[in-house]
Amino acid sequence: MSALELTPAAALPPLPAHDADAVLQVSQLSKSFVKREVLRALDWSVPAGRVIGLLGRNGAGKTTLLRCLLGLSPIDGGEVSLFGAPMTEPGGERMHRIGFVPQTFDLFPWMKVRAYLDFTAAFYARWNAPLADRLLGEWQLDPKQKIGQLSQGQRQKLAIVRAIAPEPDLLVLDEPVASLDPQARRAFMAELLELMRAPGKTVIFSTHITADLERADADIALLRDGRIQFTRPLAELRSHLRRVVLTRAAGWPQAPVVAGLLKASVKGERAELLVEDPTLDSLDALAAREQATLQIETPTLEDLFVELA
Ligand SMILES: Nc1ncnc2c1ncn2[C@@H]1O[C@H](COP(=O)(O)OP(=O)(O)OP(=O)(O)O)[C@@H](O)[C@H]1O
Repeated sequence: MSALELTPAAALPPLPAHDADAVLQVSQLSKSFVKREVLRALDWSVPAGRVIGLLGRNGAGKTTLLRCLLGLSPIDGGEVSLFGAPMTEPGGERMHRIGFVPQTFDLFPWMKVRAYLDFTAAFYARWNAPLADRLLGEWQLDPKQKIGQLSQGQRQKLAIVRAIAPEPDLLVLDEPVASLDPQARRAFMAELLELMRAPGKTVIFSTHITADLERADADIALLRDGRIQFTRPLAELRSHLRRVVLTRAAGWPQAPVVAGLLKASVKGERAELLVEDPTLDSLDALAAREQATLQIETPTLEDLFVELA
């Protein structure tokens, strides 16, 4: 039985409104597959009430991390605590507070959509049937169709309906929009934000589609080299990080170094720097000293992803 298969439970005690504590606390989490170390002493704390976009390159370990967090994949070391309790024993009442949308959904192909949702509803302490019905209608899912006959995108929509209907306090989605068309993607993101209006609700989703993160005004968590490098609100990243381009005809034997430098690369005449909180005076002085022209830009999230991931 997987950790997210539920046993029927009594009504849940309400979560305190504006829960200030971390929903998720990860300490020194390690996970390897055969010879490949995917997560390396990873620490992460996710506060309640935020939308977190988990970014990382292909193979960075996003799916592995999400599965480890939910007890779906055994961990080699470290600790995971969800809603303040260690995740050593998956299942139980706490799992009613968690919604999970896996990367692929291929369960119960013989079941019809309606029957599957009714069956699933019985396992949850909360189930918002009007919301599930509304989403089925909006996303044009035929309740009478068999799951096995749904397209990949339709299955993904069904998995999202299933995850949202129990009104989870923590919703975890592994590339939930990969198979959705742009219209469905937008509708889905709007639903997510709607869900987030309730105090204390938390969403963690992995994606490569940076535009979705921008629309959701998410906090960005970057997974690289087996660790969460940072978790910061997108607006904060935007306000602190600048892309600095210095151009000079003589080229650059090496990239110039400035205070707050996060990454530098040289391409012919151009030195491109990603800098945290640069001061204009020091950049002007550098440009004058090196006889270079100076350009300062606010990076898009996609730029940041390309630079940092
Ligand atoms: N069951 C498994 N057995 C062996 N190796 C695995 C297994 N699952 C994942 N891996 C390896 O772990 C690494 C991380 O994979 P994971 O799927 O977590 O990355 P990801 O960041 O989700 O990638 P993507 O963005 O492509 O979905 C990869 O090198 C992958 O090959």
